[in-house]
Amino acid sequence: MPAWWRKRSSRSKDSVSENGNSPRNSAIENGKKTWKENKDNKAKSFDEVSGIVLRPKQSKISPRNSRDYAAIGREEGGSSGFGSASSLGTGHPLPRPRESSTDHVQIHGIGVGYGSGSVSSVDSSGSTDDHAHVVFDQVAFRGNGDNRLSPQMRSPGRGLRGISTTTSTLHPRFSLDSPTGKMEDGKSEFHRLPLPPGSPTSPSALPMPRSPGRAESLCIISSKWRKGRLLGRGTFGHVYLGFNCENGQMCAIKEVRVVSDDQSSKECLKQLNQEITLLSQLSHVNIVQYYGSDLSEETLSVYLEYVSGGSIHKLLQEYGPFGEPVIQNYTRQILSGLAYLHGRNTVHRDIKGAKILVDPNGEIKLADFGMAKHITSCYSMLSFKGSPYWMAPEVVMNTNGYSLAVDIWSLGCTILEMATSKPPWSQYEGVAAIFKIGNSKDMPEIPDHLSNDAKSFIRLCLQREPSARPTASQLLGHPFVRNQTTIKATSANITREAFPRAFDGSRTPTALEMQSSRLNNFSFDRDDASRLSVPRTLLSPRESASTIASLPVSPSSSPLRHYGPAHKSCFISPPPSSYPFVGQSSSNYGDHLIFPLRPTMRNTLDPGLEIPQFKSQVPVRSPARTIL
Ligand SMILES: Nc1ncnc2c1ncn2[C@@H]1O[C@H](COP(=O)(O)OP(=O)(O)OP(=O)(O)O)[C@@H](O)[C@H]1O
Repeated sequence: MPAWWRKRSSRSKDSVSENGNSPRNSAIENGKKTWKENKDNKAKSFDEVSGIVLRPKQSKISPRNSRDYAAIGREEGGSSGFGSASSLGTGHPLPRPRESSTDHVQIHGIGVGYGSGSVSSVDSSGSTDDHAHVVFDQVAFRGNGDNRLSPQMRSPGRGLRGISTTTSTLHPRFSLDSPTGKMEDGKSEFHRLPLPPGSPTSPSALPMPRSPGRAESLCIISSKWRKGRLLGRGTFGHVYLGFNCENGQMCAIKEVRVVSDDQSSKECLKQLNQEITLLSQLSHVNIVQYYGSDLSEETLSVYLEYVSGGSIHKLLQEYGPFGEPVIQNYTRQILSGLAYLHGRNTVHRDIKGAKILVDPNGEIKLADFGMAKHITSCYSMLSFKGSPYWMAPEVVMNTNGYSLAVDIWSLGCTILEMATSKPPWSQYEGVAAIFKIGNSKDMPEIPDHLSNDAKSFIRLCLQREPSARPTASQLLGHPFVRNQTTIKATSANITREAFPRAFDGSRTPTALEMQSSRLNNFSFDRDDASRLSVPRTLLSPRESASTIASLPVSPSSSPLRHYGPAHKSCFISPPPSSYPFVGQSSSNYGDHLIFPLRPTMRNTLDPGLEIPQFKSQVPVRSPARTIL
């Protein structure tokens, strides 16, 4: 049992007794009673640690109470602030520990009630404070990772234990009551434990029984997965092949140890939590499908679609640079995934060959959303994340925040990677590369053998001014990736993919969405990328935002006023392992200076301090607010 867990668990116990007269309601009281009865129960307060969102199945909190607590939640942390997913009202889907199966708790996602904001975030400071919002039957509470729990936080943690009747090792958004895969509020999809898509016994094919035994049956399903061979190692853990001994299906199991009571463990959980939150909301053919997650005493397992072909990076290492038709094909699919992602105001932030998987049919799957982040409506992101060689200048400089356009830059870099087997700027050492990206007007070299269309496409992506870069949807109309005969259908489909709610008939698309979808059809000039700039009158939401971002704002309204350099984080992904570090060989796609601590590399750096020479040479721009 993790030491921190025990600590938190006992503190939680104390805190409940302190709140015996909590105004919560009878449900809480019932919960306390049950807690006493079950005090030997070893269930851990994972919710308090990682910000899991709990929603008792049968608690009866009056609407009045709900409103009150929601207000508290909003006041205390409803806007969880910078770097959170609060705008989406999404919660933390980390599952409860497997051992909590004796716990009578039903876990749901946050946001079902008041959408009070994110539960935790990998905040810009890299701080380990978890800002936990707990939804208790539409009641939002806030706690934090340092255990200074508010009264609102204490009670539900205890009360929940005795309240409801089912236990799930499933993803918390999973609703055992809904055979349709929707939450009861009809808003959120749940995520059953991993069954591969298309499986005859997959949740989509088989409505779950609504009998009292369904939780057990799900556990049985879960236990059918056997961990197989190691597929690869990432920053936070290992990825194994999963085999379903019942139906022969496979999945990828990303396994992370959560045993130690240390900073990196918490950080790791937060990062994974972020990845899970995002993944659980996504469903697209070009994005690795999330199946579910499972928390045991020592490990968190995330079940994902298995993509057997490996990453683009790996293919490049094995087979060398791709021919242009392959690059075109892959690029179109990456764009399709990005258009979908960006349509949800989510930026991947780490697009590069190592994060893009390929299945045996050549189908592309964007993977690893540990770096991805929703962009809140008010703030652009100021944190400093990504892989340096694929980083957009605005990310490197980190002056005004950045937005979806960073993925477009990284896509341009990835195309160069596919064409040459090397990342752009690879002739420079890490810091020098960052200097080149952030503080020069230089462009990476574009191989001569590429077609004019390819060159034009790459130049469009690699425009230093983010607002000048076309959106993913727009780029799908570029001749380099456009299928001339199916352009019309493609464009319409892409628009639907990017704005599914806008085009599924459930609501009328907004003017901005329609404007954006019209932009999908704007024509590209084949010959001159510089003439392809998007007319200002046809700005998509992102471009509009960028325009706003370019306007100086007063310091008092600047996010930087609240999130100064100390709050910027600098989580730089290392280059793939096959890109040697400086000093290891003549190739130097990495640099110890900028990849100091990995896998425990969660290093909070102020890019301004880290690379001060850049700052002094860059025109000082007023901090601005990006509104998307
Ligand atoms: N869904 C999957 N299907 C097949 N293999 C996978 C899948 N996900 C990951 N892998 C393999 O496992 C390896 C590790 O993946 P993981 O996402 O943990 O780390 P990463 O992509 O190397 O990035 P990071 O270190 O930043 O987390 C990948 O390089 C890939 O080879």
